[in-house]
Amino acid sequence: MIEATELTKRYGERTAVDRLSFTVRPGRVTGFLGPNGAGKSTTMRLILGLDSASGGRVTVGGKAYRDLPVPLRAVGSLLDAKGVHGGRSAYHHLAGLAASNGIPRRRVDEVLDLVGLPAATARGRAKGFSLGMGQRLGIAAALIGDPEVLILDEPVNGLDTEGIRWIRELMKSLAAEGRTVFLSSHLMSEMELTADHLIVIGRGRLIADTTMRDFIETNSRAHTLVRSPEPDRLRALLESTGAQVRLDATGGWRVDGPDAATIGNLARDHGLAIHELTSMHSSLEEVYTALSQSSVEYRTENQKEAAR
Ligand SMILES: Nc1ncnc2c1ncn2[C@@H]1O[C@H](COP(=O)(O)OP(=O)(O)OP(=O)(O)O)[C@@H](O)[C@H]1O
Repeated sequence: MIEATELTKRYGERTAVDRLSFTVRPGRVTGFLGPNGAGKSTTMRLILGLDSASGGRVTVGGKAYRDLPVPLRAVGSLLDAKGVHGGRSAYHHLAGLAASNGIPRRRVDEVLDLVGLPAATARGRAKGFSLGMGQRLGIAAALIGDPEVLILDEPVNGLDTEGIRWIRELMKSLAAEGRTVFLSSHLMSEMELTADHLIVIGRGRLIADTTMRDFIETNSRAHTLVRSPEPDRLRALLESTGAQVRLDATGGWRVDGPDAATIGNLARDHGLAIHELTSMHSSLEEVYTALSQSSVEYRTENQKEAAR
């Protein structure tokens, strides 16, 4: 469990993290979202004791990071996949981490196996690693102490489809084992598939702390996907009722306004065949983009207001 209470970080005049309070619970994957510069990396660094807070506190398993007896056994992290010395082999990098944290060397083979890095590759210099291999090595390092808590900043950055799917399944299985998994990503479609819970911040402040489902349902505009063999007639009919009709990415009509039952009844009353009628929610990406835009517009308005 990670608990932040009124956590604040100022860099000179700039407040990167602003009285942020949240709890990241075990047994589920928690996604950390926010636009560029919102304070995600700073928050993660504060959790990991890499930076000191200007105010408030944050604990991992009830303790400040610096008070953890063997930090790697409590919390594993991946902040920068290129943080490995290129001249060392993956194996030696991991063996060094294990030795300095009192972790038996056999754990190195276990984590290499877990992340799918073959022994021969692991003995080679990390400098020759592809981005995907570097990412796997970073995750192996995060897992070496078999920690209860995992913190990963953009773990899928630059990975191919197979690598992304692998990370998704790994995160889910670690959470299913009862661990606390906290990760940031700019890839919304991936976040929607991976995370059960979301913490959303903007300009260092908490915007939402809720389940994925609730975040999407609360902020999405419900709409209906409808398909007919007579698409133009259907469109005209819908528009005559005041509905907003747009072409969906799949070639059907995306209708805002009337619900599925109303559309179905309308089509029946006009003898129009319907081949699909589906109630839809927005995707995380749509919801998040709309929310970010409205907060940008809100900010711009406020700034104009303040300038007057
Ligand atoms: N060491 C630092 N010194 C001064 N300002 C900093 C420092 N680190 C971060 N900041 C500022 O704090 C704010 C938050 O940055 P942070 O990197 O935490 O955001 P982020 O949400 O991780 O962004 P991104 O999605 O781009 O990685 C930014 O305005 C940034 O410029």
